[in-house]
Amino acid sequence: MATEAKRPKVAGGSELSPLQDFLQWCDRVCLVLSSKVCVSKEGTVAEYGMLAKDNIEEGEVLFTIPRSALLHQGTTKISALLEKERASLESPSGWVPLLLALLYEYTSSQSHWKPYLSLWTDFKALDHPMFWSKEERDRLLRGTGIPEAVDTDLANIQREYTDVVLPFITKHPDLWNPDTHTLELYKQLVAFVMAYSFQEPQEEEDDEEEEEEGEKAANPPMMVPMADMLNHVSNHNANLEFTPDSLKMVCVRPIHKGEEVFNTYGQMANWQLLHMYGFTEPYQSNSNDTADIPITNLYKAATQGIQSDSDRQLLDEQWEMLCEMMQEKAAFVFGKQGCLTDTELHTVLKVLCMSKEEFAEFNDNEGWEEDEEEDEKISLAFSNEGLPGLKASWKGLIHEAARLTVRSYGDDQEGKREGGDVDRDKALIENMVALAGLNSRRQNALQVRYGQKSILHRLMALTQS
Ligand SMILES: C[S@@+](CC[C@H](N)C(=O)[O-])C[C@H]1O[C@@H](n2cnc3c(N)ncnc32)[C@H](O)[C@@H]1O
Repeated sequence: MATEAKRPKVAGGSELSPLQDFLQWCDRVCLVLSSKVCVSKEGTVAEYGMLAKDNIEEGEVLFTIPRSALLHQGTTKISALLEKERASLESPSGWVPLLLALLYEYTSSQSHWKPYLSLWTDFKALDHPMFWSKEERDRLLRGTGIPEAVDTDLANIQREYTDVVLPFITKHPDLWNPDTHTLELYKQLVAFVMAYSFQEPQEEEDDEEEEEEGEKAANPPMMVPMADMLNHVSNHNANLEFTPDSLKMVCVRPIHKGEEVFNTYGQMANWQLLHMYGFTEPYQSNSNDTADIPITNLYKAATQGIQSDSDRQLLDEQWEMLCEMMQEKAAFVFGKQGCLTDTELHTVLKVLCMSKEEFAEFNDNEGWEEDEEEDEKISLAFSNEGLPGLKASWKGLIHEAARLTVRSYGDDQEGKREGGDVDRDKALIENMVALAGLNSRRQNALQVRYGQKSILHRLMALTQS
């Protein structure tokens, strides 16, 4: 397999830095960078990032990337093989063709994308929780939803590599070698795709077309050189636009000279940022932060009001029906302004609080008539403004379910786990010096836990009877 080629030299004989090499490549592939921005490792929040060299107005294009410079299954050197063997490369993630392309291009000294991929000579900087030990994840992130998500990811990655990738690369020894293209490298490239790739949005279809064709599968991920040099904040100032010939990074609010240019990776809660990108936004600054309440905690809360065998039987029947209606492991998502899954929560509360007679009638009618006008009312009722005005029985269930969820961070654990002690977390978040003394994993875990617990505590206050 190909090995590291020597770095290109400039006229005086000194070696180009990886960044200079990449910028020269950008010129060669006709990627146009505005003179008002530059890529830098200084003055940014994390390693490489983009800075404004001048004031930039809303609507200005910061750079334009021709589609031929994108790296994906249709542009890689091995695209014909990937296309021919498409059927055998299908997997639930849909990422295998891009990952095979990256396994090949990343280790080929002849790769067209070498100056781009050489920006990351190893992936040591990637510190997603999937690279932490299981013990560390469970200790620092208990209750946040991340340990479960990572366990699922790791099982899927292992399965995808063993069942799809390994048999395929073994069949093509001229292109890959299992000693080089190991599961370990595959895992690093999965993390690279998680944190650096882009997905082109689906073209909008009108409702009728959608009904005829059913829902389309999401577009596969692709690597977008230069766009992936930008860091993220929820209060971003730039956004990637897709046109038929090129992709453009466009300024979405004025950026002052010297400020960092921030893209958005989507509306991401801190737990999603840590899971997919390995970082978090500091407490309070992530306007997209959320906390989940598992549906099972609403059920547990409902069981606490049971006074007789007939109550128990009614609740069991209601729960059985809800389980059929809702997805397994369903959870209600609360953001900073209220519930984001309000119609689902409304349904569940309505069912769990029905009398025997109401439930029988509900079953006879096979549910409610759909009332579209209700949607707006429901979203208002489950906003922070509306929650205190909900019926006492509904508030009681939400309050208790939120309390049970807060406990799942470990408050009731013997010896208090790292995430369990709310007062300790609060003291750390409020003390910049103490916070800075923690290693980055513990800082990130704290940001996720504390942000979620704050949302749940606010919810408990809003639903206090
Ligand atoms: C698309 S890359 C951005 C370029 C990256 N800084 C680099 O040097 O390669 C995404 C990665 O940048 C880092 N990152 C992005 N936004 C960040 C932020 N607001 N705070 C800390 N790290 C961030 C994370 O490591 C993330 O996985």
